[in-house]
Amino acid sequence: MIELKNISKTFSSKKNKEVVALQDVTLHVKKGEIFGVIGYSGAGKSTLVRCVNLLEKPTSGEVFVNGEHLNEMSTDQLRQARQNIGMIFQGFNLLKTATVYDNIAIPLKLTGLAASEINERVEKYLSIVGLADKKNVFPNQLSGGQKQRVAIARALSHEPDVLLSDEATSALDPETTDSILELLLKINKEFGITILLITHEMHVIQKICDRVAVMENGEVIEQGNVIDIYSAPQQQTTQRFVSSLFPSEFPSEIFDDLQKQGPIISLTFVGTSADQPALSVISKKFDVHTNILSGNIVQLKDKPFGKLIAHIQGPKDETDKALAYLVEQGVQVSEVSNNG
Ligand SMILES: Nc1ncnc2c1ncn2[C@@H]1O[C@H](COP(=O)(O)OP(=O)(O)OP(=O)(O)O)[C@@H](O)[C@H]1O
Repeated sequence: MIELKNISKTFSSKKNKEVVALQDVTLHVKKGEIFGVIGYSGAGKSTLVRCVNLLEKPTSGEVFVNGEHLNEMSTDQLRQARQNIGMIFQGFNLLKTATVYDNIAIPLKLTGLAASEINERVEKYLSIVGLADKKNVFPNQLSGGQKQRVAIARALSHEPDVLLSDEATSALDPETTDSILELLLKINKEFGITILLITHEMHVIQKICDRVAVMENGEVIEQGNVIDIYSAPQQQTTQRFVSSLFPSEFPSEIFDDLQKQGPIISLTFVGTSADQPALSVISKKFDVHTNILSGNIVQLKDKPFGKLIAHIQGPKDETDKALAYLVEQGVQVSEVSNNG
């Protein structure tokens, strides 16, 4: 649905030196999926998402949306193609002097739709985002979450195939963030809209994304299914993002002491294995004692995912058998060799 091929973007101005914001980024977002791009500040996320609808023109590389090659379009063709690509922003971008109704109706008027169709769409999409009763109020009478709902209704009113989200929940408190993420999930499921979102929060990725790309210094350093990236992050930056959810650092003295008495292991649980009492079972089945050092279970989009750091104490042949048993039960086990 969205194909970015070898996209690079360099900002240059006479006063400042050149900034390379994107370097050879290739991404393929499939029809109907929710794809997240995560990275720290300055990684190039905003530039990337703005290249999808050519709000930012790449220095090189090609952009395809729904099979159409956007770089080769005339201004008119591009305006038309953008109708199919909705976008929501961290700052909502609502017209302060227009009512909620007009915030949605005015852009529709510009597309030449008949008044009756405009009215129908405004009512329909305001009701979908749960704000049917707010159509006559002004944006400054709304909460942040409600403003973002209006922005979502405005984007949906053009009935796009694709929705781009530029840090849409970053200005919202955790509860409001969750309600907006649930709304995005509903839109994706009910209308089949493909969503590309950028964020610096793992929570956003784990709650609604199917796949994720991690960006650093303008490059995509890792991408894959959310569950795979969470289970086995390859790059240091990805590991930092994942370990923010699963803290696993201990004072080195304690760590060294424990290691003398048996292995310290990291157990990764995916899906149903996340709710099995695996450690208590091995304590009963084998001559080992287990001690959980840290752990967390998070809910990914459609399955639970957990990570425990545990110490297994006992004779070597028993700890070996216990670890083999855990693997048999579908638990990913790896020995932790030093802190983390
Ligand atoms: N219009 C611009 N002119 C010059 N440099 C720019 C411009 N827009 C972005 N940059 C630079 O490009 C790099 C990537 O910026 P970008 O905003 O895409 O990153 P980001 O990952 O979205 O960061 P943040 O989360 O802080 O918004 C940064 O070094 C930024 O300063």
